[in-house]
Amino acid sequence: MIGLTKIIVAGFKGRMGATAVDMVLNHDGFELVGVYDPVATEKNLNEVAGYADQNVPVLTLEQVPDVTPDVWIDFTIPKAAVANTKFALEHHISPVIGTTGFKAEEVAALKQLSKEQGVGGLIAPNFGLTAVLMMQFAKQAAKYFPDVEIIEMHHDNKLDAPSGTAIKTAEMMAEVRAQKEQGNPNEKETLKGARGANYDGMHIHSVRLPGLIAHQQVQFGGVGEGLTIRQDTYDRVSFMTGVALACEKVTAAHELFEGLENFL
Ligand SMILES: NC(=O)C1=CN([C@@H]2O[C@H](COP(=O)(O)OP(=O)(O)OC[C@H]3O[C@@H](n4cnc5c(N)ncnc54)[C@H](O)[C@@H]3O)[C@@H](O)[C@H]2O)C=CC1
Ligand SMILES: O=C(O)C1=N[C@H](C(=O)O)C[C@H](O)C1
Repeated sequence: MIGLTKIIVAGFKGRMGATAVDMVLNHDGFELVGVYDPVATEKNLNEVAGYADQNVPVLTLEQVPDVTPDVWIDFTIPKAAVANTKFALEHHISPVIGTTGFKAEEVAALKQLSKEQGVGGLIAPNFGLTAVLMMQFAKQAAKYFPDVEIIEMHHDNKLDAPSGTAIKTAEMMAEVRAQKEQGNPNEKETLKGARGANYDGMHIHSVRLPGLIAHQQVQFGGVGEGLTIRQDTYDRVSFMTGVALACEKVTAAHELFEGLENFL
């Protein structure tokens, strides 16, 4: 019999971390061996409402190696996730990182560390299958329609802007899109920020409102025609199919991949 995959969830007190805890507890073949979050005051998950019948230690960072996890799920905050990923790789725990806000040079350094340690992993700005498809469709369209703007819309507790998904969408489109500075070459912002962020000539607009979860529209314009590719996340549970898939596959990986599509 193949053993259980031992998993730790970092950021378990947060919106995504709590959803990941439920996924791991209810997924065949997974064992939740610990949870970690610096704001936690509990010593065990059974002290958290709704988890009385669980026996999962709330760990400090130093205690993590004691429970010998195979996989580190991370839904934390941008400034913590780089150090967490480094810690996981150095302790031969395969990271499955959902936290966004990584800089390109930070990812490059972590990829190098993954090679040196011989430990694979995954950093994915979006574990939603509709989001992965939306990015792939947008890349396909960008080949024919270089005139494009991205509008991403999220809940107003989000720390990073633009979203990791918007940046990855722009990166993927930039691979195939004819370079173009979107808009009128003579345009002037009379109110700073009106044209949003600029990635390789493509503008990204970040909307933050209560009531939203995660949504993105990639809007293309052509001569006399337009194409809008839109993705909506209505429930955070939608991310868990991708997270579970990553946890199943990541321990066999030999490098640190970027994007769930690498595991599909
Ligand atoms: N890849 C994906 O599919 C998705 C990614 N995200 C990303 O996940 C991250 C978390 O999002 P939410 O759960 O909404 O945020 P949240 O604010 O609800 O939760 C973050 C949690 O991380 C904890 N934390 C802070 N520093 C930490 C550290 N050093 N180690 C461990 N935990 C730490 C906080 O105490 C908090 O409980 C964000 O970066 C967000 O963009 C969110 C949804 C989907
Ligand atoms: O913070 C969020 O909520 C989300 N963050 C990710 C991102 O930045 O792209 C994924 C999804 O959009 C939800």
